Amino acid sequence: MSAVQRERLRAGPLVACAIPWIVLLTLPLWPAPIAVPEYWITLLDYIGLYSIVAVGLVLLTGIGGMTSFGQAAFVGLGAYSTAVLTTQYGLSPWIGLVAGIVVTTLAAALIGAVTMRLSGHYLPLGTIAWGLSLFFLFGNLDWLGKYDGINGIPALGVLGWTLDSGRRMYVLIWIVVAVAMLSVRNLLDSRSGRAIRALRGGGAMAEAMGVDTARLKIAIFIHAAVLASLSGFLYAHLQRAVNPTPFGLNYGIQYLFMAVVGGVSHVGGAVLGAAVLTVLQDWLQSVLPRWLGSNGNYEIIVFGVLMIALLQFARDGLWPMVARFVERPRRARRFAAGAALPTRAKPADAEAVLVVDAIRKTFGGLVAVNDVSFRVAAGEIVGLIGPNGAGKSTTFNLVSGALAASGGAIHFRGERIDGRPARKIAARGIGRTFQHVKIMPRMSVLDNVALGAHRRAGAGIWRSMLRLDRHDEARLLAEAARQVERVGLGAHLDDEAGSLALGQQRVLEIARALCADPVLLLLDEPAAGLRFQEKQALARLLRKLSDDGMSILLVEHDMDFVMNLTDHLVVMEFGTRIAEGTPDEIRTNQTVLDAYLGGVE
Ligand SMILES: Nc1ncnc2c1ncn2[C@@H]1O[C@H](COP(=O)(O)OP(=O)(O)OP(=O)(O)O)[C@@H](O)[C@H]1O
Repeated sequence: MSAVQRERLRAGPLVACAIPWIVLLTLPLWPAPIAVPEYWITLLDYIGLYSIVAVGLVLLTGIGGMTSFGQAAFVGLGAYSTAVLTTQYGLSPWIGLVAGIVVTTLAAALIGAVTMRLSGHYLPLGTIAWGLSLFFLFGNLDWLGKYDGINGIPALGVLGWTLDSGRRMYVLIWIVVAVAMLSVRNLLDSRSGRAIRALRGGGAMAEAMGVDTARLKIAIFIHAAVLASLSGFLYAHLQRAVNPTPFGLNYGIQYLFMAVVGGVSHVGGAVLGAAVLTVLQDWLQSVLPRWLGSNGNYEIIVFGVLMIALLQFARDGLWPMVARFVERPRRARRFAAGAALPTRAKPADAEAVLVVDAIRKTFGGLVAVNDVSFRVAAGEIVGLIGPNGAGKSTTFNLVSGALAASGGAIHFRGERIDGRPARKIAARGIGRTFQHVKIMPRMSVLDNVALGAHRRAGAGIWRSMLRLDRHDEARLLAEAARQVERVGLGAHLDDEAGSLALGQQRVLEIARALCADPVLLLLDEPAAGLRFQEKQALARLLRKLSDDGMSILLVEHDMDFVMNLTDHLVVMEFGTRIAEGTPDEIRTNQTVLDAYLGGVE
């Protein structure tokens, strides 16, 4: 391929992406006879303003899995901040913009610290609660003009231009839409983006990969709130007046509708949803009274019916239907491998890596783990076995930090780790897999595995949004690719993780754990669901890892697999350790045969 051809190939997608934006941004400038009427420009202004809020919701709700009905209140914070400063203190709107961002950030940090801890239906209820509170605050404060609001907000001025009409505000609004979309796109295609996607499903997996989920949730909550606040700032200077109505719960619900209708997990869906709902609402408001012969909020009823139909027939929203025309097919990830990521110091031969000392866990009156002790040495493979309900998974979860112990102590490489959060334990060098596989099925195998290296590269949210993370990202992806090859999934690097067979998904989890450069691997039933050949391949892999000095603690029901693989076994029954020894010793141990193996054989 010639250099020119290569250049064309590279430029192709950029041009394809730039053309619609150039068309969109120049709409108000089109001359007669194709001049766009004022009505459509105004409608597009509002679609742009709503899109900015909906893009934030894609990040927060669609990707992060946190449903918010309260975004309209943040729009209000942005709008009122600039309204007060420009009309009551005569300050520049740009100071109003900065003030709006600061006020929104502080409010979102405070509200997020409380509500983002909630889960299930408590979270949406929490967002409704603060959405209502802020709405009534706007309507009751004298200095905000109560329900009459604030009038006489000045027009924005940019580079000597006064943006005193919808037509003049248009370009600024759509530039902000483009920047909002780009920031969220960049963020999602990064180390932080992988962590945000991993928040879905409760965050236990993300914590085990070293992600500080509480901090990350607040960070994306603030990001979504600041986008809403930007929309509010633009709204205030477009309308030149504010009152509480557009910042109430109804609008909060509409923003969520827009994101869901468009396709809540797609950035492009936010704009599509905002456009469809705004045009539809406008059209219904004009035609329904004529058709029905009376005035009323009939469009809300029609909306409700349409939403139910949409949720029934297109749960992913409208975006997937248009995506095939406007989105490029997913390309294989390409990265120039940089310097290898730093690795941690490995333990000396025979060092006791893990020391579990009389660990205990009670659930109410039930003693699930009863003063259990054992050790795992460097390079040793230890199996934790026992009948159902014996307390194996609970012990496993105590070591990984998913559960807090009720008594006893756990030391890892000489440091006490019981009572520490899972992410801190992961950071010290304990990697884990899950009994019920926890992967991100729509992401590639490579991206799934790269999540494991979350703690090994430092690019944060800001650098990711500004695309300054490419060097770190390349190193991280190169490491992930190395681990994918190591476990034998190299042929599936760019496949969707959800398309793999269950056995391969379990192996993917091992690669993800390896990506953290662990010293100890905790594997929860790694052979479950694997075929004979796959089990043999897995055993070879684990033996090889152990030869390289990796310590492995595994919970497993498959006795053949365990007996042929492990160096040492700990047998539990009713929460108590009933035996410990080599596989040969355990095979002939009468207590074990009576309690467990006898029943199996
Ligand atoms: N979160 C919990 N709350 C209350 N009881 C629990 C909880 N988790 C486990 N238990 C109980 O603790 C005991 C040990 O359970 P655990 O899951 O650790 O056993 P296990 O040996 O891993 O079993 P299996 O092989 O079936 O996975 C069981 O009686 C179980 O019902």
